[in-house]
Amino acid sequence: MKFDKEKMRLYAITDRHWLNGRSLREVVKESLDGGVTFLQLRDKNSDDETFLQEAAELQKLCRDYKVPLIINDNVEIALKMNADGVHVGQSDMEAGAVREKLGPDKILGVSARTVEQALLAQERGADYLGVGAVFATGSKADAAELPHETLKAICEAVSIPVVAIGGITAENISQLKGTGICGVAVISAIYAQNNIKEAAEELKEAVDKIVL
Ligand SMILES: Cc1ncc(COP(=O)(O)OP(=O)(O)O)c(N)n1
Ligand SMILES: Cc1ncsc1CCOP(=O)(O)O
Repeated sequence: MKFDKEKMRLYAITDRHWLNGRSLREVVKESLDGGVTFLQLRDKNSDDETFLQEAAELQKLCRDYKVPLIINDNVEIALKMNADGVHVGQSDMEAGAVREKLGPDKILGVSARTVEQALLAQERGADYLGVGAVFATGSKADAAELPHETLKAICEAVSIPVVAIGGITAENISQLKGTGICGVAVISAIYAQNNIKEAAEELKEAVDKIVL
């Protein structure tokens, strides 16, 4: 195993939208101080140079905290900077092709909304799955809500860790108990909060109560 599944408990995904004058490094550091266990750099708007710069900064930080850094979508950049892994969706490069490019040692995360997609991703070399949106979210325009029964069916069908994503907060997280998830992936429940460290601490405590 490339990572302990406990590392998937609190998976934070960056979003420059909430920076409000702060640096990405600053807000990510606060979240790591609050207990984030996995990090994804997701930045759909910056050019490659800016992306690489922020990725390099976060890589140093994540190494200090022994937290894996995953790059959203961009396999070439992940390889160039020797990131810990990549997360791709169903409309991005196909999982098997990403695995071929990444080699066997890097972490590959894949989004899935059906048992079929989940099984195929697992077969093609995914190390974990991101499944959602499990609640309504304002952070991704095209993220339709997915029934919790489907999340549970996916968790039961695969042997790799599954994280739930989409609209998860410290208040609603208990509704995911019993689904079989290893953790939760969040943007706004951490990065849209005034006190990022406290928000991460609260979520970490809440997720620790619902996963085995
Ligand atoms: C952990 C995790 N799960 C799901 C997603 C969504 O990925 P994708 O479907 O590719 O959508 P975008 O993030 O590219 O908008 C994710 N990023 N992380
Ligand atoms: C990237 C993504 N994929 C499915 S929902 C989502 C957004 C998650 O953001 P939030 O935690 O703010 O709902």
